[in-house]
Amino acid sequence: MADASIAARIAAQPGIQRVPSPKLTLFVKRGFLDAGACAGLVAMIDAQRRPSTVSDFNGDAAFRTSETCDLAAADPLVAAVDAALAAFTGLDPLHGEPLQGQRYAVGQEFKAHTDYFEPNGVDYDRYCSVAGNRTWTAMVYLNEPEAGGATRFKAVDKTIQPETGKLVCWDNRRADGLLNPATIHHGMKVRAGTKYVITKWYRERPWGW
Ligand SMILES: O=C(O)CCC(=O)C(=O)O
Ligand SMILES: [Fe+2]
Repeated sequence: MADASIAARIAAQPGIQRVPSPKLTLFVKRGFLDAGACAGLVAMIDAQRRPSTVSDFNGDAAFRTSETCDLAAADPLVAAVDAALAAFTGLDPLHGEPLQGQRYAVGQEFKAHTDYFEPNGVDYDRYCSVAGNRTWTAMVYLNEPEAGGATRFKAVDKTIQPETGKLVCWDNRRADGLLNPATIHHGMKVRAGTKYVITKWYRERPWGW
């Protein structure tokens, strides 16, 4: 089953907005992180980044052109943000993948995709045999690029604009627990400036590696 209690907890948080659609469970909360925390995370991402990767490579080398930073769990700021995400959502922190940062320069994007792993995909066993599939996604924008860089959920015609400290989170499953293709989303091209986000993915079972 999907976590109805998780959705209910998030829905009850002050300042939360739920995107009104029966097709998916998607929330937005402005000001989740303050500007100082965002700036600290941006500095870490700038200092230590690698090309972003994809699973189930589809032949499009330009599918995800951003860079990724594996944020150090032992860092006090990273630990505090991780704890804040778990407290806000009610999700078990032990089920979380390590927090990542993503950086998009001008022209970079992450084309339309879902965050869960395709059970029939070639990479499923490699990524899901221990902890199971992804359940919830939480993402926080760390800044506002000068142009572009919105996140578009095309199945529900919703485009979310980057804003410093704004949290977006959604359940990758439907209410009946099946994977939800309507969660498809596109990290759109940055047109001017640089875009920074953090991403946190939770799994069905405790994260084991
Ligand atoms: O950068 C964005 O707006 C979306 C990022 C994303 O979808 C991801 O990292 O899975
Ligand atoms: Fe995504």
